Amino acid sequence: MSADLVVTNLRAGYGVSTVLDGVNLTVGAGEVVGLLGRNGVGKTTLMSTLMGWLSPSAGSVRLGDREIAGLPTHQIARAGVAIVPQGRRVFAPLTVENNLRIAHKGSQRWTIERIFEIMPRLAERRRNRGDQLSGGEQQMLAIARALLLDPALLLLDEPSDGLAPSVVTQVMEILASLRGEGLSVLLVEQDLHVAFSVADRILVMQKGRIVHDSTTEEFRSDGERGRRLLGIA
Ligand SMILES: Nc1ncnc2c1ncn2[C@@H]1O[C@H](COP(=O)(O)OP(=O)(O)OP(=O)(O)O)[C@@H](O)[C@H]1O
Repeated sequence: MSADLVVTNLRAGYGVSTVLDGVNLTVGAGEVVGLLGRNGVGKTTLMSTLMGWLSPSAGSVRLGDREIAGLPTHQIARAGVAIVPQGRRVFAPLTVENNLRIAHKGSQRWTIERIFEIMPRLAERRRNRGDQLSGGEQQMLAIARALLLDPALLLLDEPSDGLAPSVVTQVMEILASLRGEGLSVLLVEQDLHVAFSVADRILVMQKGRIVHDSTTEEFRSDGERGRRLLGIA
């Protein structure tokens, strides 16, 4: 199952403060899009709004032929959206295997056996509790749980955050392996190396709007503009 995401003029915020100030973006079916931007520009707020944790004040979010803006989270999830939130939430008192079992709703495509094939580290740790896992293992478990929901669109909020470089490489390899799966992915990432190696296309957000949209190749080849947009020039 895959579907394209089309976000048009999306506005959202907290109380009277507007954070998303008319976001326009698309993620094609099967495409991996990296979303970059400095701290505080609204990336996490966008993810929360797409998942229905925050209600938009205006705008449209279409997934395939469905309008999902403003729906409650459970309906957005049922429409095919899954999120790996910032801070990788897993159920601490449950074993890896039970964390996976409660996420699996019967998908034939994503089974627990298949998860263990692409993430052998989780297979080794299957009887360990969530809170006995390293940060990298918890991140893998959070990704695995989202995949078991068999989403059409996967939202990932800074999957490399706080992980040691060798673990980031492992998580990157897992994300790269999803590219052939026909899954649409929107990846918020501060680590350019991760975003460049995984994403087909790069978006940059500034002050609640998308100010750059190009292929990853184009973004990399005009490094100066990219650095300026990200405030690292
Ligand atoms: N729950 C909240 N209540 C009020 N304001 C918030 C809340 N969460 C975020 N904000 C504010 O919204 C703005 C955007 O924050 P957001 O977390 O979306 O940015 P971000 O681009 O994801 O940054 P980071 O990379 O630091 O996570 C910031 O000014 C932030 O202080």
